[in-house]
Amino acid sequence: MEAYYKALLPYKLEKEKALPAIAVTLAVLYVTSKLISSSNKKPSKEIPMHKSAYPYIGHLLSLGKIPSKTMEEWHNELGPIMKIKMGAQTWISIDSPRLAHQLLVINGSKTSSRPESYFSHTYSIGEKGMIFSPANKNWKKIRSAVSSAISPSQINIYLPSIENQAKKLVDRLIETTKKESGVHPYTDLQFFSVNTIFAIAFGRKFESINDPDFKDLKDQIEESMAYSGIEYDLATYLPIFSIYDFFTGVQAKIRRLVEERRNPSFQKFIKEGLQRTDHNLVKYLEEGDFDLSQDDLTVAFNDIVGAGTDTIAVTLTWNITMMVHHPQVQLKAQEEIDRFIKSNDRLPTINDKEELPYCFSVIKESMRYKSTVPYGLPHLVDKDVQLGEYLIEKGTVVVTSMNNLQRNPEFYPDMPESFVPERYMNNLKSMQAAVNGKLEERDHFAFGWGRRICPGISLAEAEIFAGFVSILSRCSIVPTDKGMPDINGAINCGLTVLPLPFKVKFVERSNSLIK
Ligand code: HEM
Repeated sequence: MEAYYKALLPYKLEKEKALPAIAVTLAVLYVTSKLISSSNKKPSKEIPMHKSAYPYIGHLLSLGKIPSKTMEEWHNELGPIMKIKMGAQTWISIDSPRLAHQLLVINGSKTSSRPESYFSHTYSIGEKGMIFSPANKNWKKIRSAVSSAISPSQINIYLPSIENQAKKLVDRLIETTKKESGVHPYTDLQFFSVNTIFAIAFGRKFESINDPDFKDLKDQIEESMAYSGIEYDLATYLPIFSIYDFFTGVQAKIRRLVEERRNPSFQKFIKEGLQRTDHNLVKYLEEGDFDLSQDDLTVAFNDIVGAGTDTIAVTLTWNITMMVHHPQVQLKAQEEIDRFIKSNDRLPTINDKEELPYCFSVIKESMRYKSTVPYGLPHLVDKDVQLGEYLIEKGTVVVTSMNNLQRNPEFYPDMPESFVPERYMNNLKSMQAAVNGKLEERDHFAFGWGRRICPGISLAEAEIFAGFVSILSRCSIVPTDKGMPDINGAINCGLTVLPLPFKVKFVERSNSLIK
């Protein structure tokens, strides 16, 4: 043993001599690197943060029942950019169109990932996850296939089917109004949007709102929307909850939803779609040059149905509440629709929007005035970005406060707090063209930003237009004797917000030109 120590001694002494030298070198390197990094980085201003943060959990408890609403209030206090501590994650929220454009569009190459969440990862099939998921290495490929499948030229093929579903929607709304004292239209609108997407995607439809398969799918979609919201995803923000959640809570529910219900349902719908003889999106994607595996197809259709049904139903629900509050707007829209029917002997489609500037403006204004997805979908910053005087660090999650953005007085100078459809009479571009144009030419921000902008815009526009003109061509929407829908409150549904429960009447017009 002694010999052993003796043998080591020279090295030990060598090491002892070397230690101060290493320490000095490290100190010099540290100071130099600090100097270099501080000379590279512009001095950055502290992003303001609301005072209601608690240690460890941050703002999670302060965001309240409707986080998007609380964020709007904090912005009014703190300005256009603010930091939110979501437990272990740092978020920033933006309510200025210019700042959001600069960060998410101009710097889109650094800000277009999605943050991790337990729900998006559980979408995983094999090694992949949904388009939203950071785990999905194929997101660009799947997104490009989905965008091609629901491009305007594809949608033209499906316009008669959309119109047919819209007609059935109005039949149901009128029938229920006759039987009951009023209708809450949301479930009918979900049925409309689900059947529209299912006809397009798989060439199939559900027979009635009471069809057990429809009810199960509706539950799945609503659960998915809820799990995508903040309050269901505590383990993502507070890792300490992971074990508890794994055995008892949300993670178990999410796993059951995805593995036992959603994936098997979608695999069945895809198989059925492939066996049909008529054109549908499954066949378009399978037969086209998209190089999608069966797993990719399941992810793509999960997303099309998940992102493209409730959003439409919620948007039309808000639109209906606005129409009840503005009977003179309804009347003007009805006159425009009637004029079109008189000269064309048919209902207009989205391709006729130039001849219905007022109706198209009402649709845009309703989407501006009431946000469907009020803080958008979170983006993840994967490289530091200097945003004016602020440094947005890698790893930050970015959300946008849509209601505030869409009432920004610089962009909406004419009474931004009021419902004024006329503001759009000079911006009748399709919503797809408006998002692709300059920032100043955007109509609203409801479809998000940059490389992750909603790929379903043209389909959304066609469906909302069909629903709107079909309803107003045959009905007037009026309040029940219980009064007007409350348009100031809202129910948080995770990613979307709905108006508080209400009932209205869809009264058949005696002068309707549609028989
Ligand atoms: C009024 C209706 C709709 C609204 C308000 C809406 C809104 C949005 C928003 C805000 C995003 C996130 C954008 C971003 O990250 O910046 C998004 C993403 C998405 N939307 Fe829509 N959407 C609607 C309809 C649709 C429809 C009809 C479809 C398809 C059939 C669809 C499919 C998708 C998909 C797949 C994504 C994810 C894109 C990605 O992560 O790359 N959406 N939508």
